[in-house]
Amino acid sequence: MAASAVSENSSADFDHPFEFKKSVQSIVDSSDLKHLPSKYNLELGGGHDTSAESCESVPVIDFSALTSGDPLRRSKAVAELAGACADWGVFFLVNHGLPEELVASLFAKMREFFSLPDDDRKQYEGKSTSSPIVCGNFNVKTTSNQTFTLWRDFLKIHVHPEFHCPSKPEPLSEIVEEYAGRVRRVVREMVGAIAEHMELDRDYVEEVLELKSSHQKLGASFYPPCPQPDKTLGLPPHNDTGFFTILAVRDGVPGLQTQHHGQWFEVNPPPNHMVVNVGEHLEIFSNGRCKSDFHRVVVNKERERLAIAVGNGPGPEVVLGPAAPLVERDGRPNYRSMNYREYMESQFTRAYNGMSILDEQKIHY
Ligand SMILES: O=C(O)CCC(=O)C(=O)O
Ligand SMILES: [Fe+2]
Repeated sequence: MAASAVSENSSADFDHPFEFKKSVQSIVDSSDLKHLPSKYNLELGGGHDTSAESCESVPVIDFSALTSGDPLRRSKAVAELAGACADWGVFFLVNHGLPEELVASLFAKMREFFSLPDDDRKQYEGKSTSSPIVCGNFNVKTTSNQTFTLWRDFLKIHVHPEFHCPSKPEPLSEIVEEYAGRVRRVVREMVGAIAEHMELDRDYVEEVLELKSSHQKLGASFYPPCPQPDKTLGLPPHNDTGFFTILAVRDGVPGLQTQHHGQWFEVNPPPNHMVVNVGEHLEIFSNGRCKSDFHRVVVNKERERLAIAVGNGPGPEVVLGPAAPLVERDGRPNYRSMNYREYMESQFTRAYNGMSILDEQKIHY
């Protein structure tokens, strides 16, 4: 981010990174906005470039091949999955088995959630980083210490091993629970396939990562149309936490971009394709064989965008570092270990300031 000026109240806002004064949607609804309100303006000191190339080369992985009884088809898919994780750190997943009707009803109810009056949602304003349900907006500090508010209304809920969800609108909670359970099964299969590719015993991996009680959180991001999209962001560049994030986007509305070899690319999933981002903890656990992708979201003038991301990590009590057999094979760990729960509790503010834990945890020899 190139902005360099410091806004007047930057430190006050940043002491309270989550806020829920007014949703972006209610601002859009209440007036015929021609200009971006200044608190969302990231350009105070210089502007930023959000151009990106189109995404033909983002890998596509066929989940049905990963679970196929045909050993040749399966081993080809495992190798392709490992290749996508090593190269792009992001890919499209097809034939994932997540039912279309379930995804459609998840989007319908989530869209309703973001239309509830602000007063109904303010009860979920983030009081602490460990709140199981957080809803509102997010203040971000740029590398040049400027604070601005993202053009995004969000809901973040922890859904496993403990399940939390707002009670309204019904039956959002039932739909989320069903969807999260199905996503866990997909992710477990992909973690198993990656483990196999790294010649790690699947049972060892399940056990050491405590996958039965894996931590899972759902983040829904709603980006209303923006009068001046070039002056703000939906989400600044970041890496996801955990192993894999499964991201569903409605109606092909663009916005997600990933960085690959220093260049930004659009990541626009075709219908029924999920986006999968490799998270920081898979990079660490694989001792660097898998790469977590750095990605961001830009907003647009015409169309609202709703994206639902489910992040999947190890069990909350796991001390996560590179897998011991890989360290032995490589002769050294390339990352330090961390307590996953402690990390999650400190993560909210850290993920959005341009720093990844990978920068901190990587060991430079
Ligand atoms: O809105 C999106 O497409 C991506 C959201 C995202 O990157 C996240 O929730 O971590
Ligand atoms: Fe993300």
